[in-house]
Amino acid sequence: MLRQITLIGVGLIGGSLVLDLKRHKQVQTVYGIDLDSENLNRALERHVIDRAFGEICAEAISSADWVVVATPVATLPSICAKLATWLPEHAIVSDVGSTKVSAIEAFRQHLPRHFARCVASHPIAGSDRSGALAAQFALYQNKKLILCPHEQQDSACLNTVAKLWQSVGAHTHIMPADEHDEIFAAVSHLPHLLAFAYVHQMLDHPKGAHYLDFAGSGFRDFTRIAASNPEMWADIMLANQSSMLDLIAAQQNQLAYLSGCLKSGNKAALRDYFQAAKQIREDWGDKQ
Ligand SMILES: NC(=O)c1ccc[n+]([C@@H]2O[C@H](COP(=O)([O-])OP(=O)(O)OC[C@H]3O[C@@H](n4cnc5c(N)ncnc54)[C@H](O)[C@@H]3O)[C@@H](O)[C@H]2O)c1
Ligand SMILES: O=C(O)C(=O)C[C@]1(C(=O)O)C=C[C@@H](O)C=C1
Repeated sequence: MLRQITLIGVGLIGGSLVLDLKRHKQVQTVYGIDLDSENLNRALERHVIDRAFGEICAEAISSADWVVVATPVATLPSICAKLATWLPEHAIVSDVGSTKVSAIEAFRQHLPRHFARCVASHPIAGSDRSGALAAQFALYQNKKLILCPHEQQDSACLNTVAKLWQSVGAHTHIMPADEHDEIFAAVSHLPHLLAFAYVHQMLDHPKGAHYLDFAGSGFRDFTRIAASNPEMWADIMLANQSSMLDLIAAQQNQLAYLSGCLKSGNKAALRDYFQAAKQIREDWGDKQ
């Protein structure tokens, strides 16, 4: 059992992790650091954390066995820089961010002496909700957890982090950070970008607000993720910029093809296109 975890960013992802680690008796005490004092109060009330700090300081860090950073990805470099002063030698540092090349670069640059003990990880679970109130038990049960070891990785630290995630029900997978970022650009970041873009189309439409009064479950299902945390998603898109630009160009080709089919009234082409997509989506659903 770990004696102390310090969680930086007490929100949906980090809060859900520590709730389950406590429940499964993997940790004795959790210290939480967050910029939002109201959020820290809610986290204390809900027993997500045992002590709260408004900033990174010696008291919060110097006795930690595992420091988990669960803030928007662009904050990781400055957080690592602040951590460096107080991090005990034996501590492991992890992040949970949605982009992994950027995480490893932050560790390498700002925690050079501790780099081997920094483990980049990413749970493939979450929602459009944010903050300590959104933290929930069993979020990671039967969900994937990606670990991206780097070239100086301490394998014992990697194993420890893998075991901790497994203890909350996650299935761990290992892959290089660049492969991770390419995959999640396609299956996570692009869908979010398209959901935001589609909702914007309604926003920009002169009668969009009126139309939305009549939106049903198709709109609800397609746009749920457009209600996600804007700060977090702006960071993710920028950290995965070149993959996103490639994917936007590829999406424009798809839309151009559909335009062509519509202009020429080509029903067979449209039906075949929809059928192929339906098949892929159904096969994916069967495998979940
Ligand atoms: N939401 C998801 O579905 C999901 C899934 C997997 C991974 N992630 C990743 O997990 C991380 C956290 O996401 P979340 O959904 O838990 O967000 P969240 O908004 O629920 O929680 C983030 C918390 O970090 C705090 N914070 C922000 N900047 C900070 C700073 N500099 N120092 C201390 N605290 C700070 C915020 O006040 C907030 O309470 C992100 O990097 C995201 O990419 C999110
Ligand atoms: O369920 C959601 O709302 C999510 O967006 C979760 C989701 C995803 O795209 O699947 C979002 C970002 C992550 O990094 C991992 C998971």
